[in-house]
Amino acid sequence: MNVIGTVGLPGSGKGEAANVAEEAGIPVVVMGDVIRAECRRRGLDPAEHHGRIAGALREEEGDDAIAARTLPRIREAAAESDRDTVLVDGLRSTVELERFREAFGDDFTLVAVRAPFELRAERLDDRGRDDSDSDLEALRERDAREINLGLGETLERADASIDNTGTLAAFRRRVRKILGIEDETVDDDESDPASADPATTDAGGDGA
Ligand SMILES: Nc1ncnc2c1ncn2[C@@H]1O[C@H](COP(=O)(O)OP(=O)(O)OP(=O)(O)O)[C@@H](O)[C@H]1O
Repeated sequence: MNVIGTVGLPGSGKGEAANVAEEAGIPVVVMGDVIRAECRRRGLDPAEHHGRIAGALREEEGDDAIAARTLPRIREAAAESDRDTVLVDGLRSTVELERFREAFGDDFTLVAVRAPFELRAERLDDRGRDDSDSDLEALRERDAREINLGLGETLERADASIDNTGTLAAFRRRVRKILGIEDETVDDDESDPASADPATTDAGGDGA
């Protein structure tokens, strides 16, 4: 089994990477679902209490609590699927990275998704999933909180990196390459120079 984890700041494109996997029939395990499930178990609204419960879980069960609770979900998803790959959306710290490395060894690959602040702000504004998506100050705070948790260091330790600074089609192509999905379709932006780069060789961008 190949387990591919993604790490990236808010709005970098992790959700889009997960969409690409899902469309190709690759199971996706979202780490945040563990927290949402725990909120519901405690009778709390995940939309309001997500951050607090994530913190509580780490305090009560250790810094690797969310990764530990994600492990059985990954194994279940793999068992139910006829695919050899599972995508795990949303690592946040090196402790989580180490937990996955310990569990899956060389079968675990961490992929960093990077885009600069302004581009993420613009895309989140367009996404407009909630009010904070359009709030620059809120994004700055979210970035700082994530980096504080260890996201910056986790990004640096990724095995591969995708700079999501081009078109969505180019990004999706890079994701497909990393996931080992055969590309039968020809996207409509062949002129995008970013699409010519091999997906795994563009590490080191300053998008974080
Ligand atoms: N290359 C791109 N071109 C245009 N839009 C993009 C591109 N990549 C992502 N987007 C859009 O930007 C928005 C943010 O991307 P996405 O939801 O995948 O980010 P995320 O990393 O999952 O963010 P969060 O952690 O906040 O959920 C989405 O609306 C997505 O469709």
